[in-house]
Amino acid sequence: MSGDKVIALRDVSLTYRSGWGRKRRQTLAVDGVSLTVQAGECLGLVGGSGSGKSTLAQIMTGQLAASAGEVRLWLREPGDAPRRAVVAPHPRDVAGHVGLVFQDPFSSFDPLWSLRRSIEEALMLKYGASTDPLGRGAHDFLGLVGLNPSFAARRPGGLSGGQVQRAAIARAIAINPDLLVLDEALSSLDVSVQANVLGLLARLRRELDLTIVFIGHNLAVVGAIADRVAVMASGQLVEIGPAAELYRSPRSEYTRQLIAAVPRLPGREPRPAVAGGASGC
Ligand SMILES: Nc1ncnc2c1ncn2[C@@H]1O[C@H](COP(=O)(O)OP(=O)(O)OP(=O)(O)O)[C@@H](O)[C@H]1O
Repeated sequence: MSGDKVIALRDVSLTYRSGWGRKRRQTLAVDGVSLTVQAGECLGLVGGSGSGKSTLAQIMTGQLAASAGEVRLWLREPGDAPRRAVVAPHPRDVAGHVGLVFQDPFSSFDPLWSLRRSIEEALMLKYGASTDPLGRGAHDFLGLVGLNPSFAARRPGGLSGGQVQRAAIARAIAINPDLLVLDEALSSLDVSVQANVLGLLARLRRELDLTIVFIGHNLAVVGAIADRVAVMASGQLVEIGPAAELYRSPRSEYTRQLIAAVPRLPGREPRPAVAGGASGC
């Protein structure tokens, strides 16, 4: 980790407003959250359904504007220029700087486009060319995520969920993102494929020095890759700390309950080992 900050949230809240007249509703989805993410860090974000994780991710990536508080991102500039601070980021500020991977890999691709075209589209948007400044194109990024480069010609429909999720990761890292946000990216995959993709992410993180926000509801999966884990409940940050410490001695009752809910085998730690290799899945 370089020690540079990539994101700082200060007392951030977001209220959704929906409906009209007597059916008008307000939901305080994120309630006074403060946290920072350092360059090269992987921050895990866990919490039950509806705890505000996805909303917080959308605030961090400029897709939703906070109702209160301050959101600050530090984005890399070309060459050796110092990072540029952006307050209350707008999607146009983060375009080409933030890679996003969502739960359903198929919905994030155009079903009619080949993987090559989808990855080249991302490269064109960032660099105005179908390769990055190092000359790497779609084949190279597919290779980096352990997919045979011949997959470039294929459409997502003919691939498994795990393969398409790898392709989504390839597209996200092709732009050399300042921040990679994975929102429940493993949740739709079966357990052995999850372990493979987790191993892939751990490897890419080391090789590419990625800064990651990894969102999930399974504390075991999140704890297997995250340096620090933030626990959310009812829109609030109930606890944040180094992953191992949070497992050993959780401070909040809610975190204790989340840990207790992690399935474990007799005599085994609940924290799964990250799978090393990354073959096709
Ligand atoms: N577009 C929206 N309009 C109104 N309320 C919303 C909207 N999106 C989310 N919410 C509400 O905001 C709260 C937080 O939702 P959010 O999706 O951020 O939680 P989450 O922790 O990501 O949940 P999950 O794990 O189920 O995806 C929930 O009460 C949800 O119903």
